[in-house]
Amino acid sequence: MSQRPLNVGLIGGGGGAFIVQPHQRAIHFDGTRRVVAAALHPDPKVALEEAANWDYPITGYTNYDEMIEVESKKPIGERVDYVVVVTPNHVHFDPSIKCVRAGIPVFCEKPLTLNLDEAQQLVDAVKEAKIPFGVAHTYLGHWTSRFARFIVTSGLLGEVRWADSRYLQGWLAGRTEDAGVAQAEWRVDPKKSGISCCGGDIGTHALMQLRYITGLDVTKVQANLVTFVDGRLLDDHFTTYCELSNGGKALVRASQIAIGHKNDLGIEVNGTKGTLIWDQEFPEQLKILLPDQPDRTYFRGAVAANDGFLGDLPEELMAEPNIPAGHPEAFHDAYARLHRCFEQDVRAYNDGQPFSCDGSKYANVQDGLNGMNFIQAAVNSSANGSTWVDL
Ligand SMILES: NC(=O)C1=CN([C@@H]2O[C@H](COP(=O)(O)OP(=O)(O)OC[C@H]3O[C@@H](n4cnc5c(N)ncnc54)[C@H](OP(=O)(O)O)[C@@H]3O)[C@@H](O)[C@H]2O)C=CC1
Ligand SMILES: O=C1CO[C@H](CO)[C@@H](O)[C@@H]1O
Repeated sequence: MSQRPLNVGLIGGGGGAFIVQPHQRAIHFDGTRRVVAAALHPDPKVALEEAANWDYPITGYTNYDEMIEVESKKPIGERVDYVVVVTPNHVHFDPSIKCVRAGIPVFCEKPLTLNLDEAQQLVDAVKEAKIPFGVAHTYLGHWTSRFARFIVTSGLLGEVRWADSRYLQGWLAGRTEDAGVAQAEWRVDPKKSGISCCGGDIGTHALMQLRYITGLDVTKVQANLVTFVDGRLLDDHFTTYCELSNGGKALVRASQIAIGHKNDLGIEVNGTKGTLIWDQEFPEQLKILLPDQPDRTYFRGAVAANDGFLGDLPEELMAEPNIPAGHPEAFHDAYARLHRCFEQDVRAYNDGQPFSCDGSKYANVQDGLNGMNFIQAAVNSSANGSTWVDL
């Protein structure tokens, strides 16, 4: 039986903003969710104008306080079922905690907040409200990320000894912030970005990918944060050496000055029985290297159980909606998969049923806190001569 589409509200996203676009495409991807309302801009007049000129009809609000107040008073079915927070980092905490307290589920962009204290408050509020809360670590949404997680956590590579998780970009190698690029301006500003630029912006993705695929946590970190570009107050190059919860070791590293690298997020995991290699710029593939065997490349959509390396495959993984192999999936599909999974939890929440929000399908608020804890520990370590800092 078909169900009504869920109503989604946007916080942020006007005036040529970036990440709102992939989100709103992902929201509409399955026809089971739609954007109906938005507080698009900090300037109330612009917020209303932008909403009136949106590509399809939505209700515009002057600001998110008004949207939360009005929407939370409506009955379920008429109000927004969840909101997506796509503002810069310094405007994540306030709208998110207000939505949570008003009983509106939140799908928030990363990094979760500006600082650790805000992140902890958000975790406490979500626990108290017992409400779905997702964090937009986009790349968990690739089918191959799910597949990689199955391979590593089911022990097919043996015990994890070493992992190298990286996110390399080159777009801040010069003073991009002086060239009228809004996305660069706020990212290098500590008041809007937080205590780390590179680490917070993309190092948190590398950390999340490592934790998701291996199922392991970082327990200790030794970090070296560098600011290569003159005049910046925050790091643009971020390197950490980590201890993992199973005793293994890892590099979690990120750079915004690596000229030529676009969104080079990737991970290599070396276990006692084999190696896994995954790159988000080639998200249809996953490589497995085994001793004394030809290297294997698995392609999404063309993976078969019991092939001499894989055993039985989880039904849930194989049932995940996707298109036939060779019709490439990418960034938008990953975002859509996250929204699709979040939708399930929101529907259960609306019906007063249990929902999982357990981090197995999208990052949750606890993962967001973990990311903030990692960034704080890395900043502390780097400021103290790269000493070991416990998480
Ligand atoms: N998961 C992923 O893959 C990605 C995540 N991100 C994250 O998404 C967030 C947004 O990044 P990005 O899209 O690049 O940033 P943009 O600067 O492109 O967009 C942010 C928008 O939010 C608006 N805004 C600021 N304050 C408010 C407010 N109080 N109410 C309503 N709107 C407001 C901004 O307006 P104005 O410009 O006038 O301030 C701007 O239009 C960041 O947290 C970033 O880390 C970004 C890219 C990819
Ligand atoms: O999270 C992110 C991933 O993609 C972006 C680039 O397209 C980043 O810069 C961003 O903040």
